[in-house]
Amino acid sequence: MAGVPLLPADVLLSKRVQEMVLNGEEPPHLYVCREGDATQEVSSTLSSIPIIDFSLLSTSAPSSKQEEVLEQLRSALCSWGCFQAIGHGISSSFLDEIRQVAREFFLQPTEAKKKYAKGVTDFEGYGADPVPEEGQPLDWSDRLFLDAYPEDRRKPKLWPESPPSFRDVLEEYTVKMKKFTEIVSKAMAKSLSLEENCFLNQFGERGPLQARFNYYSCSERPDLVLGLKSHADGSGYTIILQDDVEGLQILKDNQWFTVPTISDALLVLMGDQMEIMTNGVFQSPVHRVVANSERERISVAMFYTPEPNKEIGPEEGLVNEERPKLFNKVKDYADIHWEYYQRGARALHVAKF
Ligand SMILES: O=C(O)CCC(=O)C(=O)O
Ligand SMILES: [Fe+2]
Repeated sequence: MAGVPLLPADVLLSKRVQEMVLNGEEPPHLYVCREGDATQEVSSTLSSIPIIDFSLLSTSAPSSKQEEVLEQLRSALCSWGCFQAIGHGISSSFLDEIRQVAREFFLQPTEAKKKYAKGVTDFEGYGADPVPEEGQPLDWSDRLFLDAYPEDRRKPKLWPESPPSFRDVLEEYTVKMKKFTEIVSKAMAKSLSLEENCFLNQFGERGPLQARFNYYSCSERPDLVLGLKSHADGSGYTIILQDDVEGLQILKDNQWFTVPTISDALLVLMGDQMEIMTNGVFQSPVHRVVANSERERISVAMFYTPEPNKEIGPEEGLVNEERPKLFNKVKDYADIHWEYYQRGARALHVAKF
């Protein structure tokens, strides 16, 4: 476009996507990343992300049923690297509350949100991801990123005071997520016939939980931008709460599959570190968020990561003649992952044996 200056990424990132949309601005050049691939086929009918009912894993369920569900879990994580958890014991009214405080936070005037604003190179706070390497596209979304567990890692100044219940709701969600990670980590271990605490021991008791509230504004050009560029997570695993607007897609067998919205479900998605700990048995799937021209979308991602400075590696029980060791031990993998992510690349090869 003649006359429109091509602003550098750090200048663009100091401005919120939500504001650009409210002002009716076209996506600036660095957000444009899709010309050509927008017609890539998206499958949602042939097969779909597996749904796992955790209530059937409770000790009161018949053991044959528990075995059956563990097998479904193992199979889901081997082929998809993710599943939708239902029957997890977190009430739908509470899930609505966390969605609601997230929505209320983002719908406040810019001035109110600026109190929690991050600099363009910071991680935590309200804004966008730190400035990526030159040539990398920017995401058509805004976010609020907060350390949530352990408590002594929190930066209270960045925890919104409005809406007034935000802090209490996030605090309660964190407690529930901590319990949920214990249940999921044990179930995953059992599904692989491993000692049930093996993954929890690798994460460590102080394995961090980090909350990322994502706000995907509408875009008049969903064919040009992505809400979140395609990537695999650097976490151990990530628990995603969606609202009722679709947008998240998982890459499987070179096809994108849209994750259906199920109001009570939590999507559990393997990050690279679970792929390492399972010696490649569970997949860390590539995923992305497409933009929507009609409705904005909100999601809350909780990243669960091993303790800083703690070495993790393939479980010995998953290394044998048929499946030789694929990965070395690594520590602080999330940092290595981040460096590659900023260049638009995957980092898993760095951990290869
Ligand atoms: O918004 C979503 O549904 C996915 C978010 C995600 O993949 C991430 O934050 O890493
Ligand atoms: Fe992700």
